[in-house]
Amino acid sequence: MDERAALTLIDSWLPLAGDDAAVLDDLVISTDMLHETTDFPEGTTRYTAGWRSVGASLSDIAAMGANATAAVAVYAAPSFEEPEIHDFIDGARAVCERVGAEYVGGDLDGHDEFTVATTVVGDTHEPVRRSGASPGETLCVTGTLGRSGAALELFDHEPERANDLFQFEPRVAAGRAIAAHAGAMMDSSDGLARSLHQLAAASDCGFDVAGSALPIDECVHEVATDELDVYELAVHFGEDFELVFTTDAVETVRSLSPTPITPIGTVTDDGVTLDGASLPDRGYSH
Ligand SMILES: Nc1ncnc2c1ncn2[C@@H]1O[C@H](COP(=O)(O)OP(=O)(O)OP(=O)(O)O)[C@@H](O)[C@H]1O
Ligand SMILES: Cc1ncc(C[n+]2csc(CCOP(=O)(O)O)c2C)c(N)n1
Ligand SMILES: [Mg+2]
Ligand SMILES: [Mg+2]
Ligand SMILES: [Mg+2]
Repeated sequence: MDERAALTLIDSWLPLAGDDAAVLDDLVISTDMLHETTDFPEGTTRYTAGWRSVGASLSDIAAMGANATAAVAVYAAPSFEEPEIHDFIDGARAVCERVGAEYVGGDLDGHDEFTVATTVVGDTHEPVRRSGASPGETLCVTGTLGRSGAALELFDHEPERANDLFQFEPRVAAGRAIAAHAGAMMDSSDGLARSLHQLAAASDCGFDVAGSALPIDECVHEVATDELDVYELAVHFGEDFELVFTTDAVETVRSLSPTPITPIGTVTDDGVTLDGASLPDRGYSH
């Protein structure tokens, strides 16, 4: 069974699962695990690893339109070296600070492969779920697409720049601004294409995306090749950690959000298309 099939099963077993984070009354909670071989390319600093792993969970809190309150992380490695743990905690604290949350603790574990598990809690009175999109709404995305895909290509030759690109900003403030005006929302951790298929399934709708409207990051054009084209990096690769949402108040959310918001298409009755042609459900899968 692949990851998606397993998630579909879990979704049918657990009434509170199935969204970016679970919501209980006003409490919002999410957890994630990242591994050296699948998540941290060679050259990723411990600072970036701390930032990115805690950031991934903060992004799931943002995707509910919630405030992020606190984060904890498990740091598992073959050995505990002072500079490495220090850098990791600095990165974890920095990403929390960026979104007004606090890094409050965690756990250490001995493990052959460097592995990080994170948990973040937040709060909201008005969670935005994946299931609330309606045909006719505008489809929007925060920030730019493709930074992580481009970064992965840069680790060999420009590791410092790749680390910078890998330190994304979780869109908590934008999510708060969007919350009151969104139909549905999620983060694009598995890429825009797969996110749209997930939103479409949860909301029983479709999407038509305008390719020319996509806010593709400048660095994507720099690293794209014939084999690894711009759409592959910006639409399918994943780990953008941008918010993908639907709204009928584009100008309002644009005026409220500290992060740029780009309308990229419309909510339709069914099917996910890019410039009218079917957009395959291809993205990252564990
Ligand atoms: N082992 C598990 N036990 C219970 N629920 C799970 C488990 N794994 C995943 N889920 C639930 O399935 C849903 C989808 O999980 P997934 O991690 O793919 O979402 P996500 O956090 O948006 O993705 P990403 O990890 O790429 O950010 C979530 O609601 C999650 O709580
Ligand atoms: C070494 C290395 N290889 C590949 C990738 C790309 N990658 C890893 S996980 C993921 C999607 C979201 O994962 P999750 O569902 O766990 O949040 C993507 C696009 C990487 N970062 N490092
Ligand atoms: Mg998510
Ligand atoms: Mg997650
Ligand atoms: Mg995922």
